[in-house]
Amino acid sequence: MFEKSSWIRLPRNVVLGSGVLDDVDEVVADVHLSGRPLVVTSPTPKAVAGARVRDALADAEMDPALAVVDEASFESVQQVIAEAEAVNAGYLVGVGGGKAIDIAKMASDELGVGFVSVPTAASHDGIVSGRGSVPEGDTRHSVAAAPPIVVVADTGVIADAPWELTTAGCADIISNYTAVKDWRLANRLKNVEYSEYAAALSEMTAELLVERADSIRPGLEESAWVVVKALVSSGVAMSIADSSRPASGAEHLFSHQLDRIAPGKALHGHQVGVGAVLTEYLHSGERGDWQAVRDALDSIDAPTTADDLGVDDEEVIEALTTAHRIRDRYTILGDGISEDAALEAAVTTGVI
Ligand SMILES: NC(=O)C1=CN([C@@H]2O[C@H](COP(=O)(O)OP(=O)(O)OC[C@H]3O[C@@H](n4cnc5c(N)ncnc54)[C@H](OP(=O)(O)O)[C@@H]3O)[C@@H](O)[C@H]2O)C=CC1
Ligand SMILES: O=C(CO)COP(=O)(O)O
Ligand SMILES: [Zn+2]
Repeated sequence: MFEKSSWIRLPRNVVLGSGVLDDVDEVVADVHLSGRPLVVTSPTPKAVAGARVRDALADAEMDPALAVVDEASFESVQQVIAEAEAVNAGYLVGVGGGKAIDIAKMASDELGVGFVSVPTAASHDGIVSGRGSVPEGDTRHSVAAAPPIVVVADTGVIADAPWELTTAGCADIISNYTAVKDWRLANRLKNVEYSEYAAALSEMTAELLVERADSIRPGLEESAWVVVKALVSSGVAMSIADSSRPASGAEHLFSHQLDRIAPGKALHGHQVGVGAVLTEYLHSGERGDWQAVRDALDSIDAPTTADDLGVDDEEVIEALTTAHRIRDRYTILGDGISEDAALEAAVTTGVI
C-alpha cells in the first residue's frame, strides 16, 4: 500500500500592486472572511499602513480592532490571542515586517480563524509561508501555522520603506542557495525528508532574483514588485516542503545565534546573507561559489562583512562555532566546527 501523504497549504489570493491597501475590504470580502477584523501590527508599520488598513475596513463598516506588538515572542502571540478573544475577532490582519506577520499568523492558527498578510516591507520570505519563527531561550522554533488566506502587498508602501529592508529581503532569497545545499546534505547523510520540487523552486527563485539584481533599485515600485514575487515564491517552496528547509539552513542558524549574541544589531535578511557567504565557503572551499554569493549580495547593496552588519569579529566566530546548537537541524556545520575552521572561513571570505 502507498503510505505517503502530504498536505500543501497555500494562500488563496495574492493581491499585489499600487494602492491595493485601500481595497483590503474588497479583498477580504472576496474570500468570504467574516466577523470583526483584528489588525495586528507593530509601531512603525502601524504609522505607515496599519491605520490605513483599519480605515479601509472601518469605511466598509467592518468595525476593526487594533493590537500593537513589539517583539517576536510566544508572549506576544498570547497577548494577541487574548485581545482577539476580547473583541471576538472573526479573522486577523497582520500588517508589518516579519515580526508582526509571524505573530498574527501563529495567533490566528491557534485561534482557528483566518489570517490576512499585509507586508509593509519586502524584508523576509515569511509573507506567505506556513511557518512562524520564534526565539525562546537558547533555541529557535520554526512553528507550523496555517499560511495566510490572502496576501495584500502594496508596492507603493513597500517601495517607500527604507531601502535596507528591501536589500534584506533580497539577501533572505539569496540565502536559498546554501539552504538547499544543506537540505541535500541532510537528505544524503541523515535521510531527512527532501522535496525536489521545493528545492528547485527555491533555487530558481534565487537565480531569477540575482539575474534581475541590476534592475532592483531604491524607491521603485517595479523593484518592490520583483522582490515581493520572489518572497512569495520562496514562501510557496516552504509550503510545498512543509518545512522551512528550502529557505533556511546553516546560514539561518548563524543568524539566529547572532540574534542572541548581538541582539538588534542587524536585520534578519542581512545576517543570513553574510551567513550564506560563510557557509558556502564551508560547503565548497576556497575556490568554490562563496564569491558568487558575496557578489550577488554586493550587487543589491546588502552587507557582506561583520563591519557592515555592525557586529564584532568575535561575535561572528562565536555565532559560527555555536550555531549548530540552536536547533535540531543537520547542516554543513554538523555537530559544530572548530574556532580555527571558523576563523579561516571568516578571514578567507573577508567577512572579518
Ligand atoms: N515565518 C517565516 O517563514 C519567516 C520568518 N522570518 C522572521 O521575520 C523576522 C524578520 O523580518 P523583518 O521584517 O526583518 O523584521 P521586523 O518585522 O522586525 O521589521 C524590521 C524593521 O522594519 C520596520 N519596518 C517594517 N515596515 C516598515 C516600513 N514600511 N517603513 C519603515 N520601517 C518599517 C520594523 O518596525 P517595528 O520595529 O515598528 O516593527 C522593524 O524596525 C524575523 O523574526 C525572522 O525570523 C523571516 C523569514 C521567514
Ligand atoms: O527565515 C526563514 C526563512 O527565510 C525561516 O526560517 P527558520 O525556520 O530558520 O525560522
Ligand atoms: Zn529567513
